[in-house]
Amino acid sequence: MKFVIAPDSFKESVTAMQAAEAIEKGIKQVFPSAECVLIPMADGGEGTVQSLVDATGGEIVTCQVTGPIGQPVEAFYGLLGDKKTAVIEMAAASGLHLVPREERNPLITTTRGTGELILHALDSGVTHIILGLGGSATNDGGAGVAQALGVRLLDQNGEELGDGGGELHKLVEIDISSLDPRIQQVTFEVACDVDNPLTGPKGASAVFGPQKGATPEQVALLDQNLAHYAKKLKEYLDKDVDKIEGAGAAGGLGAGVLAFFQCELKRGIQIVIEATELSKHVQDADFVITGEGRVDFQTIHGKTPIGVAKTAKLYNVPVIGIAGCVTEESKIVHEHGIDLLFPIIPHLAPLEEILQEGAQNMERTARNVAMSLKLGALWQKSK
Ligand SMILES: Nc1ncnc2c1ncn2[C@@H]1O[C@H](COP(=O)(O)OP(=O)(O)OP(=O)(O)O)[C@@H](O)[C@H]1O
Ligand SMILES: O=C(O)[C@H](O)CO
Repeated sequence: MKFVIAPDSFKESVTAMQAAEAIEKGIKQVFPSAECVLIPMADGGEGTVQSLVDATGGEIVTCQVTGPIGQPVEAFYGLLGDKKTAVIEMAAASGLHLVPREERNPLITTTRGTGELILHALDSGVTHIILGLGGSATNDGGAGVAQALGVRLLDQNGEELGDGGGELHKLVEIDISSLDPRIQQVTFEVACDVDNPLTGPKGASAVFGPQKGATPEQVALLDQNLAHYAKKLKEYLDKDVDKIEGAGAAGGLGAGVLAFFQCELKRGIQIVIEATELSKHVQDADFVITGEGRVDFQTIHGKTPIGVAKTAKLYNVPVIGIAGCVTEESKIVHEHGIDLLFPIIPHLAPLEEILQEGAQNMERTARNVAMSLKLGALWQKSK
């Protein structure tokens, strides 16, 4: 009997690997000789580096880079087991959590540190980079990343632009002659957390600027600046990126990577499914178990459990979901490949307590799931 156990992390409770291990423990109490293949998953958001490092036997690399407001920050990325792939969450270097609320100002915040992480990964010899976009403090269209990698963004006096989305209206010329040549040799897969375009009412500035500290006037300014930047990207690089879905992710870094790198914007879950070779493991499984912290209406929009379920259904493998908690709308997941869904909370308690006892609650739920499977098999036999 083979189980593939492929959950996401449960935010603020357990990593994906801890969730998988807890579920395995529960299963093994009922089926001690079952084969359990543990595949920690992620959807491109927070936790993706940890899950892919755990899934491939890789390592976390830490290094100091420029933070969003120019301060040094200790950031990290994942070097996967193949030693050829780096996984970078841009938020590790340029995330909103790195800027105290009173200092949030997307006119000046930069993605330079994300570029420095890319450089560090290139120095360690990778040929493939998975980049997760989202949770940023920035609105610079990826200008900081480009500059860190050698692109020159010049004003009318031939001077380099300063940091932040507030500078972009000064852009006159883009000079890529000093772009690090390794950029042309690596393949990029980019996971966006949203599919917003770069500019306009659904663009990066209008939708995500306010949460980064922009006033309505600043939102208007930032939006104009990104529109000007997009025009220059078209003029100098012949890349028309403004309206592409995902171009507005991470303050327009989506647009920047499309313009400066050879890359594809993909669903995060799809990238993780490929990197973990989920299909290969699932095709001869008897059951697939997946899960996430909260299963709600969002789950069907590109989240891990549905990505895993769709892969399992390609091979007609039954799928069991284990969730921290579920909302009323969660039943929609049954139309998307999850056959059974179990929340794990056993009693009423403060959230902090519930989050702390995540692993034991998962283990108990998994044991109950396994007992139901055993009961079902016995009943079937007796018919
Ligand atoms: N051990 C747990 N028991 C019960 N509920 C949990 C547990 N862990 C997490 N949750 C719930 O899940 C929520 C977080 O959901 P989840 O881990 O799916 O992250 P998300 O932000 O919804 O997803 P994503 O990171 O993919 O966008 C928490 O706020 C909490 O309500
Ligand atoms: O970083 C951001 O701007 C949001 O998470 C959307 O990508």
